[in-house]
Amino acid sequence: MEILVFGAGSLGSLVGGLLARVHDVTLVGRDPHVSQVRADGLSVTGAAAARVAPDATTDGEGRTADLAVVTVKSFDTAAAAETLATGEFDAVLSLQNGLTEETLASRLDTTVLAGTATYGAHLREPGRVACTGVGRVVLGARTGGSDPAAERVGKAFRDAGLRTLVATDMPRRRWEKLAVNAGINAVTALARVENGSLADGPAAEVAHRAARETVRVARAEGVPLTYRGARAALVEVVSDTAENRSSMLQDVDAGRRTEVEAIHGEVVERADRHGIDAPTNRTLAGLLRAWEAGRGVR
Ligand SMILES: NC(=O)C1=CN([C@@H]2O[C@H](COP(=O)(O)OP(=O)(O)OC[C@H]3O[C@@H](n4cnc5c(N)ncnc54)[C@H](O)[C@@H]3O)[C@@H](O)[C@H]2O)C=CC1
Ligand SMILES: CC(C)(CO)C(=O)C(=O)O
Repeated sequence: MEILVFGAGSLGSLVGGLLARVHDVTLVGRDPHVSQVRADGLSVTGAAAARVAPDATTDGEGRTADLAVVTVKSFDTAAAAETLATGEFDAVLSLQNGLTEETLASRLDTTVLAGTATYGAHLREPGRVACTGVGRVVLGARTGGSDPAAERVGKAFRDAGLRTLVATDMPRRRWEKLAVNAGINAVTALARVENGSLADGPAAEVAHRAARETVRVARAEGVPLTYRGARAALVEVVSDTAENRSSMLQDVDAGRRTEVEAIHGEVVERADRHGIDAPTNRTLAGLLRAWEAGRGVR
């Protein structure tokens, strides 16, 4: 399969690197990473390993491929969609956190599949990405049900050795992932701890409260998510990615803008709309916004 990975940072480089073991992959990213991959290939180390030589470019305009996998940060989704719209793809799959598929679908004239990823990834240096936890990719039709495009993409991912499930209940799974991220991301970023620190203790309690609020909002949106299910997912991801510094902690470490709005901001906004209390997410969002404002990255 010809696959374009749009947003070759941590997750995009990991997924793109693993896919490049059997598929024809092009990474769209930024320098110096792109130049390094072009000069010397991409090395994937850690829990999954590969040494591959995908194409790499900083120019995503006018590309064609069977599939585009979107792995930019949520706040770059609209710009990514505009660039992707200049090309041609049979399907576009988001593996981002947050509910970004709507933004892609409203701007693209092709099948947009929903996806979630619980692999842990960290771009250690240009040309080298670490897999810090083998999780799972789950993908399927954005609004639920089955879709032949999802089956093709799922097979392509599995052929490349990625743990992948094709699901018919993506609306529920996207919300379950949002609950997991609401539990893990801000807590690890603010407490400066790896995901495994949320297995028990004071941070775990905050994480479970944030996830529980997200479940309440999901249910108000008509999504059949149970707290029991979300709790089990949170516990599983914490364990599978215990060594990982979450994507939000990586942003804080690097002094970069975070996805606070797409995760905790989204939960609070929708909670307000439904007249639901979401004090833990509100507090976490407020603290991260304050941190971003102090760093001048808001
Ligand atoms: N890192 C992780 O372990 C995981 C990340 N995620 C989600 O995946 C998404 C990506 O996260 P990360 O990989 O950590 O972020 P990242 O910041 O490492 O990677 C995003 C990359 O996209 C590039 N980019 C953005 N716009 C671009 C453009 N127009 N042209 C070329 N390159 C462009 C950026 O330069 C950056 O390198 C986020 O939504 C995150 O929440 C989900 C699961 C795990
Ligand atoms: C799966 C998890 C929690 C891995 O850290 C993630 O989605 C992230 O870091 O954003």
